[in-house]
Amino acid sequence: MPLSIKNVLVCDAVDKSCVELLQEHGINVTYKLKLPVDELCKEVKKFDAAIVRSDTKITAEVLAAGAGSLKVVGRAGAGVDNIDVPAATKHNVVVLNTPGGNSISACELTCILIGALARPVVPAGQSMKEGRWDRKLYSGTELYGKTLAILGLGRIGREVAIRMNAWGMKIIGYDPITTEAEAKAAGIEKLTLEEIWPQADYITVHTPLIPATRNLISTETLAKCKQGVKVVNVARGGIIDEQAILDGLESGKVAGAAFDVYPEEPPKSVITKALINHPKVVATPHLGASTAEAQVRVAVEVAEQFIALNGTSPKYTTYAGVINKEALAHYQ
Ligand SMILES: O=C(O)[C@H](O)COP(=O)(O)O
Repeated sequence: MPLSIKNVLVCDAVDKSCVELLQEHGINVTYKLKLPVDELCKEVKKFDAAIVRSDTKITAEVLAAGAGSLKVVGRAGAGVDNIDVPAATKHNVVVLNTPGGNSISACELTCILIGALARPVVPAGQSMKEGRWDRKLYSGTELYGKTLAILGLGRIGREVAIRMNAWGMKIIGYDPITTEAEAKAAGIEKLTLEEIWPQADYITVHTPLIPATRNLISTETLAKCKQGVKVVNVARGGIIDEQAILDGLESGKVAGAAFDVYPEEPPKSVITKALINHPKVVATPHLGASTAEAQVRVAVEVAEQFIALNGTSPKYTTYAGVINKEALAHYQ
């Protein structure tokens, strides 16, 4: 049975370049953002495909509701943790993402947050808006000569290494798959986690959230770190144990933390809110991929893969972001 995508439901704020490209190829697009789950279940029955970012959750319930009509879910971004991939496979729904489209933006936000932990630009800027001139309060530290540990040496981790190397930081890193030679090519000395903890002045995480990475930075691992370590999470909420960071900030073990992602988004828990409000924390609302360039890139990449799946244009032939090849096999 050929895979034919004629009607697409866009569920999150995806750049219009996606819609334009799909429409140029005869595919109808409907925008329905932030639908409550019951309405989403009703809507998916009417479409061949849906496009999401991280806001809309494509759960087993949604996929069961769309069974028989929904054939593809496109993720305009990297993480597919908001899509129940096993349930999608069960219902022959192809899940695809745009793996590299927003890496540079996520990397750049990480570097900016590392900088914001070294130099208190966020509170100093706020003090100016409040009419104060407190030069002594907002002194910082140099990044030059400090050691940055990168946990997870995929696309984003390696790009962070290249940039922070240029600032004179020593870069060490851990990844179970990346080879020493690949790490070295990005200026990273690959070490074991046990070697990393006592050396790092800054730690930034760039892994997916999986059982092996949940609470990778915890009370136990922080105990092995330097006094005054600083941590950054632009990857996924849950990789860093928020309570451990709050405790570390109080004891002085942790000198600063920057978070762009949270276990629940938008955050509701008392712990996350305490963290966001802590004076030594810089918090942003999941902005890693929120740049004009990244959003155009991921939007176009999703559309190109949909057109490639339809097989209607010789110009678009790759759908390399397909996650569940088993579901794709159903249509080939
Ligand atoms: O997984 C991703 O691609 C990033 O976390 C970005 O998510 P977003 O598309 O919801 O901004």
